[in-house]
Amino acid sequence: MKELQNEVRKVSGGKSSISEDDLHIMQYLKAVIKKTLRLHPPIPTLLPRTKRTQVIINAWAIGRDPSSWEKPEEFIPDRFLNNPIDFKGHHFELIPFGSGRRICPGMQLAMQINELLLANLVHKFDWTLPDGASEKDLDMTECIGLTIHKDSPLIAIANPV
Ligand code: HEM
Repeated sequence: MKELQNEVRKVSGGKSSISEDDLHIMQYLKAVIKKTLRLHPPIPTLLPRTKRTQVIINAWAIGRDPSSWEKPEEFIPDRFLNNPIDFKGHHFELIPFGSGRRICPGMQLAMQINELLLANLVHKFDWTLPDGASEKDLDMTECIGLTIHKDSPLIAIANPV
């Protein structure tokens, strides 16, 4: 969190909010989002498309495959810094938006919104957990369904900077 805030606040140069024009130089921010999409793809299994035979691609398991990722369960955004692996469907070890002709057409919009939102949330607030809890206490169990999300809601305290 500290590293992300340092980058965002440095790039903001004292401005009150982050705009889309600031995003392209925020490499650590992009790495954090890529890492989150690797471990927690919102659509865990891609949509089955084939005729007669059903092939289901498990993007969730691919993102945690130890033959592709060292220490796959760990949150290490740095592994995406200076790393060509992207989520645009050319690197099959990271396919949160699918791949090929039916790749998600909302990918660019989704990433712009994700980056802008996260950048502004960490720019304007310092974040803590209630009752002195630390990030190790967070229960990251996921609900399984067509889309996945945290089983228990995330409760965090936003402290305006
Ligand atoms: C983080 C956000 C998002 C994720 C992770 C995501 C992921 C996906 C995935 C995995 C697929 C299936 C691709 C495949 O089967 O190969 C898909 C399809 C699709 N997505 Fe997204 N999506 C996101 C946001 C959006 C947004 C913002 C829009 C629209 C504005 C959108 C519109 C669509 C549509 C229309 C399809 C169906 C495409 C087709 O069947 O040809 N998605 N998305």
